[in-house]
Amino acid sequence: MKKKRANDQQEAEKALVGAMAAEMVETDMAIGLGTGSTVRHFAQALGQRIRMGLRVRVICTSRQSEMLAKQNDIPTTDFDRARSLDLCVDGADEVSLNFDMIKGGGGALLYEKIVAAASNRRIYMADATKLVGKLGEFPLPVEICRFGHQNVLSHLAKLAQQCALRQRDGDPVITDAGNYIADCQFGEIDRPAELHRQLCDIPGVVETGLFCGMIDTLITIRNGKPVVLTSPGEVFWGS
Ligand SMILES: O=C[C@H](O)[C@H](O)[C@H](O)COP(=O)(O)O
Repeated sequence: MKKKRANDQQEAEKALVGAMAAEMVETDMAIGLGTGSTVRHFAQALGQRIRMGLRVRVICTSRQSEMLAKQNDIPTTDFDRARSLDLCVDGADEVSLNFDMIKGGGGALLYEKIVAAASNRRIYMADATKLVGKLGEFPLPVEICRFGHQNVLSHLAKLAQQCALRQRDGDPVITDAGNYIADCQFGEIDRPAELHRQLCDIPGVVETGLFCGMIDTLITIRNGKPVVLTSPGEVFWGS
């Protein structure tokens, strides 16, 4: 019962931050559409605005985000045709006090990072459960090449406390880019940018779920209401 209440509250918070992010979209923007359950709320709210006349086009970061666009009548465009994007809107698995993030719980981290890097402004949405002092409780997703993956896993295992190939129904999960995901526990991550570089130095590591210095705007929840934060200085996790 308690768990259901907590889940309901989290879902309600996702809806609040998603609706607020949709209000920040301006007409004629090219937008990177992230992936995940928070983005689902954003897509629903954006779809409503589109039906009322807002003109936008989105670049999707996963098959799931393509589906969300379709379900909500959001026009999509080809990434290579759009080149630079006005805005990127996405969720997060963890956001630290200094605005670093872990992403990739849904396996979309590679395309999400490419799209975020091509965007002039990045909005991330995080319900209160995602806010942490330091990153590291959520296992860090690392996208790795399928070729030689056992070898890559053994390199990762030397750095991580625990490391496991992500599986579904007994088979390795394959990302939209055709790679595998290793979920790695590092304990509290003191220097995420440094860890990211260390991991990327392993041949076969394609990308990590550490998103450092990428938040321009964070929409989160304070005292039950959505708030818009634009720098780590404004952050006070807690009510
Ligand atoms: O690969 C998935 C993405 O990084 C998501 O943005 C992240 O996992 C957050 O998802 P949700 O909004 O479902 O918690």
